[in-house]
Amino acid sequence: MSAAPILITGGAQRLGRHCAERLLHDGHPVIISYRRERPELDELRQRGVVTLMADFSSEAGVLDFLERLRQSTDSLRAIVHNASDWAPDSTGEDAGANFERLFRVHMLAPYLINLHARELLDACIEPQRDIVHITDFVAQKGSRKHAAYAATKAGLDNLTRSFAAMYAPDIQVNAIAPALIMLNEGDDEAYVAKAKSKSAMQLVPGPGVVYQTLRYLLDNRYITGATLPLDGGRNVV
Ligand SMILES: NC(=O)C1=CN([C@@H]2O[C@H](COP(=O)(O)OP(=O)(O)OC[C@H]3O[C@@H](n4cnc5c(N)ncnc54)[C@H](OP(=O)(O)O)[C@@H]3O)[C@@H](O)[C@H]2O)C=CC1
Ligand SMILES: Nc1nc2c(c(=O)[nH]1)N=C([C@H](O)[C@@H](O)CO)CN2
Repeated sequence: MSAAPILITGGAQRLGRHCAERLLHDGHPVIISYRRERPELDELRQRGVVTLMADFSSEAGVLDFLERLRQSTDSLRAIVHNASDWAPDSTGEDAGANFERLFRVHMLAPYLINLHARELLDACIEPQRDIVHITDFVAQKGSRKHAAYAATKAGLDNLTRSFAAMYAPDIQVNAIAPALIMLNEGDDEAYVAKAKSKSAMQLVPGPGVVYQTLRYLLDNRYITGATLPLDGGRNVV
């Protein structure tokens, strides 16, 4: 019997794609969700990745994704909630809509997927089943310019504890709280220097450190309800 797939939401690019490719290399079947179709998805499809469109900005979008997920697999080894919108706060009329959208992507979607996809995790016959929430260092610290993002990531971090209690001992539920991992287009030298100076390690590590942390969780039978910091020592600067 083939191994149960691992679902990574938002796996079309950057950290999620890196983890999808590393999981493939480690022999796991992979399902990713994506929001925007693009040519880069074809390579993943050619490597056997199941790609499911999903827009988590509405409950209907989450439920529609879940229906297609259930049609694409009868079990799951793990779910990695990676999809995220790093939107800055809005001071205009759309401030409320912005907050609600980030709430749906960062909290409602993981909540509903965890509830409705539990049966897929329970159907996995492998010895371990995992849910991993990708949060953010700012969930504990807050953010002047990304308050809605930080607050909804804090909510996702709290859901880690609730689902860990609800799903133990059959399913382990943990979080990874990164700080700067990789840059975005347009980040200039001044931004990079300032961002590096915020952590003791003073570097931009790249997505490999996220996969190392995810691998650690997937291979450890005795961790649940934990949030693993991955922030280069932001707390000691
Ligand atoms: N990059 C970094 O340095 C850091 C990242 N993190 C966290 O790590 C994770 C990965 O980061 P990164 O790779 O930079 O993330 P991205 O900003 O690249 O976003 C990941 C994916 O989320 C998807 N997404 C965004 N909004 C929605 C939505 N409404 N519905 C469905 N999917 C959506 C996008 O899909 P599409 O492209 O198809 O539209 C995108 O590919 C995130 O949770 C992020 O918050 C935390 C700290 C630092
Ligand atoms: N969904 C995303 N979340 C975050 C991103 C990103 O690109 N997409 N980037 C960051 C920054 O790297 C920040 O950590 C720099 O201080 C945070 N979250």
